[in-house]
Amino acid sequence: MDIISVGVLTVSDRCSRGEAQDTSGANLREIVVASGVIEGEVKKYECVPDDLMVIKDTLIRWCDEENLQLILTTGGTGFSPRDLTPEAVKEVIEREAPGLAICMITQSLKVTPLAMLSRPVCGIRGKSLIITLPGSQKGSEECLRFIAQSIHHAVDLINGREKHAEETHSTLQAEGVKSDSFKHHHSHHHHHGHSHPHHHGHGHPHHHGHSHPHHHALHHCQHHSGNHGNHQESKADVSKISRRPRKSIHPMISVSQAIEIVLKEAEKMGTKTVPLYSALGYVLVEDIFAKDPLPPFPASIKDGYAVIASDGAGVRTVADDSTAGSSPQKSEVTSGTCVRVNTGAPIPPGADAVVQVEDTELIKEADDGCTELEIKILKEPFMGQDIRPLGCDITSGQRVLESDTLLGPTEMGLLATIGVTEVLVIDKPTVAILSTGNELQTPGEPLKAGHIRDSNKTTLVALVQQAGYQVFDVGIAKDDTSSLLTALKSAFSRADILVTSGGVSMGERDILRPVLTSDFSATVHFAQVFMKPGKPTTFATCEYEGRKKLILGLPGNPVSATVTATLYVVPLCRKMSGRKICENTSMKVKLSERLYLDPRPEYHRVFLVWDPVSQLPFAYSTGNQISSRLLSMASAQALLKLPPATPEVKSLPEGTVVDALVLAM
Ligand SMILES: Nc1nc2c(c(=O)[nH]1)N[C@H]1C(S)=C(S)[C@@H](COP(=O)(O)OP(=O)(O)OC[C@H]3O[C@@H](n4cnc5c(N)ncnc54)[C@H](O)[C@@H]3O)O[C@H]1N2
Ligand code: MOO
Ligand SMILES: [Mg+2]
Repeated sequence: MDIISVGVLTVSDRCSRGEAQDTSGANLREIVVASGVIEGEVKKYECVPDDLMVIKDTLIRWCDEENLQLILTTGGTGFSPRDLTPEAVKEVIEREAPGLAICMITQSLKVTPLAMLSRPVCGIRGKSLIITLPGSQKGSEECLRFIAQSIHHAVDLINGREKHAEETHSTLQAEGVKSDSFKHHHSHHHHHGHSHPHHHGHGHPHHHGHSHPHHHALHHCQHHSGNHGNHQESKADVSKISRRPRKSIHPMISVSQAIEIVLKEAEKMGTKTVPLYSALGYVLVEDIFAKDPLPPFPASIKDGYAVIASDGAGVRTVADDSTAGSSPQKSEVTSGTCVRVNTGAPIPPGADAVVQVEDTELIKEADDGCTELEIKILKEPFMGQDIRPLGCDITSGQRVLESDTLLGPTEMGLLATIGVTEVLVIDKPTVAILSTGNELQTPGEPLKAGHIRDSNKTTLVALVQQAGYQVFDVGIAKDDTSSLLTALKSAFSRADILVTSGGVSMGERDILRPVLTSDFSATVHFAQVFMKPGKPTTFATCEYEGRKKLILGLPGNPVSATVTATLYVVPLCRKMSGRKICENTSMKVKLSERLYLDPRPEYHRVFLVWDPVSQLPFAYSTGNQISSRLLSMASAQALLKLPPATPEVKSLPEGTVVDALVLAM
């Protein structure tokens, strides 16, 4: 049996502030190592606050960089508002393992009914198993013991070690389900009150035919895939700092050239079938035809009376009523009679016009006022008046949506109305988002000297999600080649597109390009764009495990990252998902004040005010446009496309009409 690499993560505001002792985490560490509940080595042990982002980032790091095989969290699984560990774990795992959680809950319920109020989540990310244990020392140890016996088996399966798995499987089968049995030491050193229901009963000495003959064939596949040692060596040599080029070796290209290159490299994804409810934002790859007409019966357009038009104006007997949803075959309208109808209700047989209630008068009612007996039509009706004929909106067999159509809310409604519940579409690309920089911290951690909080990941994740694409948060990589290499591999194994921020300019720590080219033989298509902000924007492609990966290395400055994500990442996603229109919409706007021009074409952030007199909206600058100042992008509705300054034109006066990219309205 291999020693499992374990991480113990205590989630507690108080412990992380040093206001309380982390007895649970310390105990888990102790029992894992000392008492061999799990044959593991605790490689990581940290205490973090109840902060979704911090928990997530730590878990991602432990899975993707440290390659821990088992991560035990303790704390934050309850019902108080700050209990967020399960939510963090859910966002990080790729596959859920509900059996482990159910086991912990069922067994804990035998100890205390309070177990009902625990919300454990277990699951797998890459080759790591994550298990959330309760916060108390007693509870966390109990729960770990409940599931301890299956952990080695689980880790073997996750790592594709079929031989081990087979052996363990047999042992487990033979032992039967013993709620708190574990390899070496039973719970002799429990200091607490409850004793566990020990039911060592149901041994299964026979295997019930659960043999796995196919496992033999997989013998040679046992690779002990470097999962304990986790340092991955990059081939990139960035040590010769003094010899690095002092000017970019990449030519400076224009924004339109850059967009063209990105879109040219973007290949349409394959097709798949999606259910109607998740079809938003996909592009159809089939024509869709209606199988029945809408309305499926002649329907009233008004609330009124169905009549025979040739009866003209005058008194009618009210024979019946027809409300929306009632049977179309109800009662026939004969000469001199009418049927009260509602909007959307079937027109009764015999009627050929509807008279709205406003054009009628009551002549006679029943004594109780509940029934109309006679009414008078004030205006002579014409044939077909206020009736939607059968198939008026959609005819039977009509092509309702064409292949290549983007499915928005209305298109989805159309599918619903014709009863189509799944459609063939072009798949959407997935996007991994990575921040880089030794200076970066997750937002919830106390700020260390020389550090800043990572804002780019939050912005970029939201931006890509808002555009309708699935994202994978792959954490923060340090500015060293090995950390970056690990993060890039993790990203490539998950997503089609990788969006990074930072590390693409001229500093000796700007190492994205060397690692991409040395370790992944990536092609760098461009690395300098004539724009402000966003000059060092880098675009590369490579092949990873037989699939093409597209990498947008965005500059680290928060505004640069946000603007370039808007300009390049979103159109790239659109192109890959088969959309015809990929680029952002432009419009003309009028400057509300004089603006000074930059030597580079500038994407000046503005908000817009509609002027009822003028034909065009007025653009108001969001203030200081330095590319670190994220506030200049906040609430911006458009990006002005200002031309570069020339010796002749250094500014544009108030009232100048300029092109702008529409951000949001
Ligand atoms: N000698 C030169 N220096 C620089 C040039 C140049 O052409 N020659 N270009 C400048 C321009 S323009 C930009 S934009 C930046 C781009 O820098 P990098 O992409 O290499 O990014 P970093 O150096 O890693 O960081 C830049 C800046 O942004 C902050 N940052 C980074 N990541 C984040 C994040 N996730 N959240 C918040 N803030 C972040 C970082 O701390 C730096 O302040 O290079 C200029 N230099
Ligand atoms: O291009 Mo950088 O993005 O100016 O700040
Ligand atoms: Mg830099």
